[in-house]
Amino acid sequence: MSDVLAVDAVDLTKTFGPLTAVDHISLRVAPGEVYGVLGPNGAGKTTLLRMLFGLIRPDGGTLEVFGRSWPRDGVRTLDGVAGFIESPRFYPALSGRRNLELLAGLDGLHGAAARRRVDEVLDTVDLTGRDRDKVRGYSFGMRQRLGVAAALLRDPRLLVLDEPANGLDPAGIRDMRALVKRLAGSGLTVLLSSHDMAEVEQICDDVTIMRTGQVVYHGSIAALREQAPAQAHRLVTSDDEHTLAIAHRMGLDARAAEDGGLAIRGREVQVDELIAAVVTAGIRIRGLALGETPLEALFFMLTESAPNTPTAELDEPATATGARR
Ligand SMILES: Nc1ncnc2c1ncn2[C@@H]1O[C@H](COP(=O)(O)OP(=O)(O)OP(=O)(O)O)[C@@H](O)[C@H]1O
Repeated sequence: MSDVLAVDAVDLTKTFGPLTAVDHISLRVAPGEVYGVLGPNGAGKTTLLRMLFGLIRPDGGTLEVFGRSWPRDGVRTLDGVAGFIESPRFYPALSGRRNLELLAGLDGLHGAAARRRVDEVLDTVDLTGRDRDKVRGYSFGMRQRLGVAAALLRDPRLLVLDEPANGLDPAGIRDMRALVKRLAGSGLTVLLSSHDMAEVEQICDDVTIMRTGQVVYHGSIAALREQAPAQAHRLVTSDDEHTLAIAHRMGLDARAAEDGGLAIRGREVQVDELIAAVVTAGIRIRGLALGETPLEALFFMLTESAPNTPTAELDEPATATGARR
């Protein structure tokens, strides 16, 4: 495996008039890695990927893809790179298979060789049974998977996916995540953007979390997990006031929730102890549910706090490159 980084962006900056959409972003994706760029709407994820694909030019910084850069190497920068920005587009009146054959033809693959490759990628994305149907009749999830198939036709070393599960129904999300995991498991380098912490947590090794163009976290998911607060719980009892007092006596992070009941953060064992104490005190449990996951809570803390608050101390640029495959 080559030592050259799949993506090496240093101080990448893009402005649109007075708006700095990408503000001195540095990120390094090692070969074999599954890297997430995570952030809420408007964070600058798509702008970053657009620069990678050469669709827009940075105003500052440098960007290398497998050691190549747009100013020096032009379109060859995309050798070994495939993927899509926002949603992939196809001829709706043609079948999924025909669309892929046309794309294969553009890459010089025709006849039996093209059919073989198209069969392979259709199989990879689980569209084999629907390949002769017109794309017009495909669900949004099937179109997204056809987009991945189109990218795979080129046998890329780096697959770039911009919010691949965005807009999909739960089954579509499940299928897309399973597909990305399968591809990642095959050793393909993947760079994907997402606004969903759970998605990135399930799929990625490393993550850059962005907020209004800036990095608020940069490092491994494992390190991020260590910094996350305890699991949130929602507890409703017959006497929340008394329960709150018990929780505080036990040293738990508990408060009255705005929409009723109590919001409690703690490890499972602590919450078990609280429930036992509450029941012993003659209070009845009306409901207990899990709230946002620890990583989701941290993501909201990082991306919703005011700029230049202590979130910056979570930034750890030195740890972002390690390939662990
Ligand atoms: N061509 C453009 N002209 C002007 N402003 C733009 C342009 N492209 C993006 N922006 C602005 O740059 C900021 C970042 O947008 P971008 O699409 O990169 O965010 P994102 O993280 O991908 O969000 P989303 O998930 O909503 O797509 C936004 O404020 C957006 O309005």
